Parts: sequence; C-alpha cells; structure tokens
Amino acid sequence: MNTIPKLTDVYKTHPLDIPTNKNLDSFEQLPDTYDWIQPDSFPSSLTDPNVSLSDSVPLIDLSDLPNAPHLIGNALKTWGVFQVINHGVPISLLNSMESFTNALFDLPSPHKLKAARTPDGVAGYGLPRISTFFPKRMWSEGFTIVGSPLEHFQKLWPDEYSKYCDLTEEYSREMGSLCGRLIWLALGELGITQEDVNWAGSNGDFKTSTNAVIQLNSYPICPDPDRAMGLGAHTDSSLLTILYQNNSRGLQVLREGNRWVMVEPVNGALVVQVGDLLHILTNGLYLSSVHQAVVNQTQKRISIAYFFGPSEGVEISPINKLVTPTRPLLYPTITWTEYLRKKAKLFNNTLSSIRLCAPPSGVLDINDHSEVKVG
Ligand SMILES: C=C1C[C@]23C[C@@]1(O)CC[C@H]2[C@@]12CCC[C@@](C)(C(=O)O1)[C@H]2[C@@H]3C(=O)O
Ligand SMILES: O=C(O)CCC(=O)C(=O)O
Ligand SMILES: [Fe+2]
Repeated sequence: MNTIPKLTDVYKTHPLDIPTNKNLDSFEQLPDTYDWIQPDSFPSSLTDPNVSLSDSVPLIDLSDLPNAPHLIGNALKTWGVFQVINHGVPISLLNSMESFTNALFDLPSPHKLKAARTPDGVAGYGLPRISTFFPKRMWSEGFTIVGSPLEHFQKLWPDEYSKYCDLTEEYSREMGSLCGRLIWLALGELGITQEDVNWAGSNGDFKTSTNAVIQLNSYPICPDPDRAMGLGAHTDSSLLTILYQNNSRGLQVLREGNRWVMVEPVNGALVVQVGDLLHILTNGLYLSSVHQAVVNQTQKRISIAYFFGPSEGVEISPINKLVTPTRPLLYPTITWTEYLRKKAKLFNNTLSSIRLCAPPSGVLDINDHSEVKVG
C-alpha cells in the first residue's frame, strides 16, 4: 500500500544532528564560529547610505475593504510580503504568545534540552535545519510546534503545560482563519475563485486540507551584531507565513533581488509572506519572499512564525487559469512533504531545481536563489 508520509515524518529519510547553541547570553565577545562578516552580501538600508530608506514594505489595513484586496495583490506581485493591521487577531492573544515565547526561551538550557528536536524529527527545541547550509553558526534559538505540543510541553512545564497547549491551539485557530481569508483575497486579485482550487474544501475554508507549523524564534542580545546573523537568508516552504515580531527590528526582506529592506515593527501588525508553495500555485505570479533576521546589541528579539501549508497528500500545482501561452507552466505538481524533502537537500535552490522553464522575459526573478550570497 502506498501510504502518504506525515509532516512529522518528513525528515526520517534525511536525519541531521544539528548541535544546539551554547547559552548565547554568556558571551562578551563574538566567538569566531559566529562571525559571519559578509563582504559580498547585498547592501542593507541600515548600514549602507546608498540604500533608499523610503523603500518600505507595504502596510495594509485589512478593514479598508474597497482597497485592501488590490493592495494585497500588488504587494505580493512586487514584494512577496506586506504588513497587515486590523487583521482581527486579538492583540491580547499576540501579547500572551509573546510572553509564552519569552518564558520558553528564558528556561535554563538543560531544561530546554529536555524538549530537544531529534535528528529525524521536525518538532522541538534546536537550531533550524537551514543552519547546516551556512558556514557559520546563527545567533538564535528555535522551537518548532507541529500538531500537538503536549509531549514537549509536559517536559518543559510539568504543572502548567495545559494552559500553554490551549494558548498555542487558540493561536493556531486564529492564524489559520486569517490565512484562509488572506489567501482568498490574494487569489481573488488574480481572478481565481473557489472552483479553481478544488482542494480548498467544499466551503473553501481550507480547514480539512491544510496543516500548520509554528516556529518560535529567539535572538539574544549580541556583542557584535554587524558580524553576526540571527537567521540566514531563505524563503519559507509554506503557502503563506504570518510572522509576529515583538517591538524590535531584525526581519529584513530582499527587494528586487539586490538590497535588504528592514521590516519596521508596527504595533499590533503581522507580517504576511508568500512561501514557495503559493509561488508555485500562482505559477510564479506571487513572489516567494527571500528574508533573513539580523540581531542587535540592545534588545532581545523574539518572533513567532505561523507556516500555513497544504495537508499531507494535497497536491499543489499552478492553477490552470494562470497558465497561458505567454506564461507557460513553470512548476510541476508537488506535495508539501515532497517539497520539504527536496528543500532539506537543495535549500535555496529547490524552486529553481523543479522549474520547468525559464520565467517569461521581463519578469523579475528574485526566486532564482542561486545568486543569494550568504557571506
Ligand atoms: C514545515 C517546516 C517549515 C520549515 C521547516 C519545517 O519542517 C519546520 C520549521 C520551518 C523552518 C523555520 C525556520 C526557517 C526554515 C526555512 C527552517 O529551516 O525551518 C523553515 C522551514 C521552511 O519553511 O522551509
Ligand atoms: O525572526 C524573523 O523575523 C524571521 C523568522 C523566519 O524567517 C522564520 O521563522 O522562518
Ligand atoms: Fe522564514
């Protein structure tokens, strides 16, 4: 029988033992193993006076009904990312998730290691798998939640695990419905209706056909932030990622394939990013956002990424209506698990490795990551 691999089993065929970071708070100087100094990297609006500061990621008010859909479509075609306010997710929930994330990373290292990710697993405490693609270590810690976090939370908080399980479940529910809303607004701008996406479910709410992963990130204060890197340049594999960042700069997005732009924190806003699978679904029309997280010397930073993707077994391929004589089929059919397995080996070259033909001329190809320099 041909069984469909579960998201939690995706790395069973490609286990990786990634050493966890030492307690980063204890360093007064940047150790050589964390020294990224990047002479060839793209300029950044923070460090390079030639990079325009007026270039800022679109900020969209979701309650601005006549205009929001069009602004979303434009942002995803040109940036692959925008910030959203009036999104309907209670600010109190965002604050609670922020406190919970701080509580998790503030636990002593040996305690956090009780919930360490196994080499062939997806969930738990540790450095993201992408760290193995970079020659130097990343100045961060992560914790990944897939499905129920019960087992891990029981180890971290034997007395309080259930309140944290309830909190992450509520967060997942709210983020899932926001993702559903945003996807339909974004697809609607391309003339796509529910009939064109048969896997979205009979009422189009994606409830039974999607999966979610929550990634908690922590970036401790760094003694030499200009030489270090929190999370190296990458795209997300999801359809859509919704990122909450506390009031501290760090997230940068690659603009027009040649410069980094800081995503300025806005109170209560969420950052919405196109992932590789939405890029595939829209036959390359929406750009998968290339991004990285830098660190700073004054404030600890946390972020919470919600990756919204199709369930195991759902096959993603470019929507028929978006394949035309002038825009031929760019990608083959693929599931999220198949894609993640390829990405575990090919990282930023995964999209270009499965591309069926060159993108139409005149179309900016920021998703050809073979040019992304990582220092
Ligand atoms: C479903 C997933 C997306 C993700 C890989 C993972 O299996 C679990 C963590 C996710 C994350 C978070 C940090 C950046 C990233 C590129 C990584 O290495 O792990 C993403 C992965 C992704 O989107 O490809
Ligand atoms: O911390 C950030 O701002 C970025 C996090 C991120 O890109 C991720 O978790 O995939
Ligand atoms: Fe990311």
